[in-house]
Amino acid sequence: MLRLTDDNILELLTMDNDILDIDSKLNGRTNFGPNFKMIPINDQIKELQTVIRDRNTARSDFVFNADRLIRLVVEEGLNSLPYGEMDIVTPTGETYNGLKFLKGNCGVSIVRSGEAMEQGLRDCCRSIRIGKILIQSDEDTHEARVLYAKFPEDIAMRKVLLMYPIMSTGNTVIKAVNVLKEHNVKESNIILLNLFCTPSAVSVVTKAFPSMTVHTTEVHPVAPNHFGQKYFGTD
Ligand SMILES: O=P(O)(O)OC[C@H]1O[C@H](OP(=O)(O)OP(=O)(O)O)[C@H](O)[C@@H]1O
Repeated sequence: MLRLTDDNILELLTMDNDILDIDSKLNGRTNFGPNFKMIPINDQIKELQTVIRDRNTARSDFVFNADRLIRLVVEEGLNSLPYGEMDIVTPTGETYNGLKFLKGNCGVSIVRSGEAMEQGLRDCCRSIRIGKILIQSDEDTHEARVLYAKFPEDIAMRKVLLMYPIMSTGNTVIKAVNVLKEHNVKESNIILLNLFCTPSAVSVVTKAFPSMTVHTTEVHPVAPNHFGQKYFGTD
């Protein structure tokens, strides 16, 4: 059986972008820990990623394709939330042993790119509460500092779907998770919904917060850092 170690996966990811194919054959398992989950890659997802990365993509196409990719990662993220057993009766009078989505969740978007993911979450969870964190990164040093944070007051009791599409250094997400932990959110109750991350960012983030669940669609040495600019039309 092929085994990837922390040391060689970074080397492989840097050497060969086709690692994603290896990763999908491993069903998303990597040594970024058991809570790191890559959505299974297929051709339609690769096409969405290609359109989003293409510098010639028009803004309307970018938003359309980004929204589709966001929806897919949101749907995956909902699998990390708790469900309870629920028996229902069908129109023919039979009992069906089903599942019920349990309450006690919320979303938190990191402004600004994370806000692009809010609608995808609302499309699946109509009345979910969504908090916000605004973090400013220094353009030269990449150091991140918190400018604003507003959460549901009982956030410490909730599972939190933290939304941010790009991890380049990982600094923004690390700062945001630390703010959630300062508000007494348990690390194991945080589920990060991410679209694109670099190997170094995911390595740093999963080492810093091993109990946090991370969902992403791609680990690649180059992050599409134009995401926020293009999605919101400020490029
Ligand atoms: O992992 P990090 O190194 O912290 O970087 C995460 C993202 O933040 C930056 O974007 P920007 O400052 O434009 O944020 P925005 O897209 O949310 O507006 C950077 O270009 C990345 O896209």
